[in-house]
Amino acid sequence: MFIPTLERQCTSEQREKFLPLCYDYRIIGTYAQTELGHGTFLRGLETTAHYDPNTQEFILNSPTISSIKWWPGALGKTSTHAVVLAQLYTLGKCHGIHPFVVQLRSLDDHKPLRGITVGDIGPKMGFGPNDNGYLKLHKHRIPRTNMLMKYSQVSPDGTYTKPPRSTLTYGTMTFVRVLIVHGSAIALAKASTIAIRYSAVRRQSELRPGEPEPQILSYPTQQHKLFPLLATAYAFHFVQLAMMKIYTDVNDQINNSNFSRIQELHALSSGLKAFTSWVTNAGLEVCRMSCGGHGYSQASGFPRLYADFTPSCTYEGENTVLMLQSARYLVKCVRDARSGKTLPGTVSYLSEDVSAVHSGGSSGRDLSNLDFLISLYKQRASNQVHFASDKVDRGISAGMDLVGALNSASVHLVSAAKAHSHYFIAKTFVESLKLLKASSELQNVLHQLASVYVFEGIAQSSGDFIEDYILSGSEAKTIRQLAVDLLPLIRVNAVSLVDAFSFRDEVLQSVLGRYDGNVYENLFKWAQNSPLNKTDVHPSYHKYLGPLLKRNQSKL
Ligand SMILES: CC/C=C\C/C=C\C/C=C\C/C=C\C/C=C\C/C=C\CCCCC(=O)SCCNC(=O)CCNC(=O)[C@H](O)C(C)(C)COP(=O)(O)OP(=O)(O)OC[C@H]1O[C@@H](n2cnc3c(N)ncnc32)[C@H](O)[C@@H]1OP(=O)(O)O
Ligand SMILES: Cc1cc2nc3c(=O)[nH]c(=O)nc-3n(C[C@H](O)[C@H](O)[C@H](O)COP(=O)(O)OP(=O)(O)OC[C@H]3O[C@@H](n4cnc5c(N)ncnc54)[C@H](O)[C@@H]3O)c2cc1C
Repeated sequence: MFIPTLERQCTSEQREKFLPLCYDYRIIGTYAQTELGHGTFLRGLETTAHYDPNTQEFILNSPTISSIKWWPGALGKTSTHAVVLAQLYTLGKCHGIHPFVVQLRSLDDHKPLRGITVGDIGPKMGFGPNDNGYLKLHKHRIPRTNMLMKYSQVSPDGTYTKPPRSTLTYGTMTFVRVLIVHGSAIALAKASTIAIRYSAVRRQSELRPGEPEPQILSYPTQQHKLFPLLATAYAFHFVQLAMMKIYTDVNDQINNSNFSRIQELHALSSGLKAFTSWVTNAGLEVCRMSCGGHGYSQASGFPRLYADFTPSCTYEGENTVLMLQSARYLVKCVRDARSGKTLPGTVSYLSEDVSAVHSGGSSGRDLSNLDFLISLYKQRASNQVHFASDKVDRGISAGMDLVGALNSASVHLVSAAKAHSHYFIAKTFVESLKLLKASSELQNVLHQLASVYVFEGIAQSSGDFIEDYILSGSEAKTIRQLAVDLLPLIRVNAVSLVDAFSFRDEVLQSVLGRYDGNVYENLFKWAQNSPLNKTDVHPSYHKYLGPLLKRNQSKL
């Protein structure tokens, strides 16, 4: 995050000064924004940067215990520099959060500089090798030119020039949220690879006396656990491509001072980061548990994969907060649509009349047609967004202010943002396959994946579709069955579909997911390397177990 921030927030002179040092690994930096007391509420950050016109320096301080920077990756022991987000004060006025480059450690002996107290925050659930750290600043001075001044400036006499948009400071977070969508796709693809390969190797139970034990991948319940997740990994792959394209386009516009789509990008990246990381987080556990006891072994790769992925739901914007950010924009779009304004691409459906036609019993509608089903996802999203928006309006009519009305409707706002993200993902998956140049055989296999993703997505949220009369109960049941009927067809290509992710064994780090499927021999070999097996009799025997046993044996 250090380098992307410099690339996005530096003037050209600052780029020339800082970026070569980063690219050549002459300095190593981190992004120090979160504090002990604040991670989400950025306007509440307490670190201060007071401008001293006499020396043309900023004086940085951590004025309270809660203002100590806390969590930044590699801050504890590795980074020589940091981008520090601090409240800017100049000529007696506070101008809000701004980014400053701060050197933390000497480039000669790596010792912390004067006014800098840094250290590691201690063991975490995962990311063991990463020294997430703390930073306490005490009257630490930096040159005026260390404030990143692409968008806002402080002149030598202390005069402040404000940015065209205050939220341009938040650009790096948007970029990383887009990466996290990619990270979700990768993590779910890894977990699917491990679970499906192992399920092809593992044989268990005797269905009928005398018959060989079947591969557990042959059980419909195992397929129902894993194949929708496999399809989701493919869906997220195409979504991250689409998300990155939108990000790149909007970022190019921003670089040309066109800020018209910055809100749409913030809303979409926030919703997709939250949606994909939540779904992946839950999916990793389903994959682990589908591997039985061996899934719980470190040898499986799942414990580390989960422990390292799960903070994706928290960092770079806690998921609930980001869903609320997305929903806040959607509510604004409903208002704009109602006042006749044209809405941008990813939200234009909110101005369409997608009112559901009650399907009744036998609707005769083609429930296996993906384009038709995507229109139902659209209906669901539109209904949820309009419902939440109306709830906000009712709150205001009841005398609440906008903040109060948004807060009171927040549970429904999160549901609306989830439905919006889900519609975007399902639509993008189906549309991406139409554009894919692939053999008819491959198209057929990918269509099966898109179908099971779309069917299962409705099955798992059928309440939304039934409550709004988008589907009847019997139609929902039919779609649920369509998903189950696809499973044996996907079974045929399941191992090939995970092999297609092409994870090398060294990257997958899983004995269960080995490409050669030679699991048992390698599990036994892996166990031999356990530290506890260095000696046949563990030293602790002589200190504890031996004396205990001998003492009790003498009583026999
Ligand atoms: C470099 C790698 C290259 C290649 C990698 C290749 C492939 C990737 C594959 C795998 C990678 C794996 C993983 C992903 C990669 C990296 C992940 C690893 C590590 C990540 C470490 C995490 C680091 C951090 O956590 S940094 C700290 C993150 N902190 C946050 O996100 C804070 C969250 N909180 C907020 O953002 C705030 O709540 C808020 C700013 C959203 C709201 O603040 P506030 O209370 O002020 O109020 P509002 O009134 O709601 O908002 C004010 C208005 O501002 C608008 N807004 C807010 N944010 C933005 C934004 N970002 N952009 C645009 N606009 C924004 C908001 O909409 C309001 O506008 P309005 O018009 O007034 O409504
Ligand atoms: C592994 C890891 C790496 C990290 N790396 C970095 C880094 O490199 N740099 C950095 O600056 N930070 C980093 N962070 C910090 C991270 O960005 C914050 O933890 C994150 O932004 C969440 O903020 P918080 O911890 O204050 O959670 P909080 O906001 O306190 O969240 C706690 C709960 O409060 C709820 N909540 C908060 N606000 C609202 C609201 N307005 N409405 C409804 N509910 C709300 C949340 O939904 C959540 O359930 C990292 C964190 C982790 C775990």
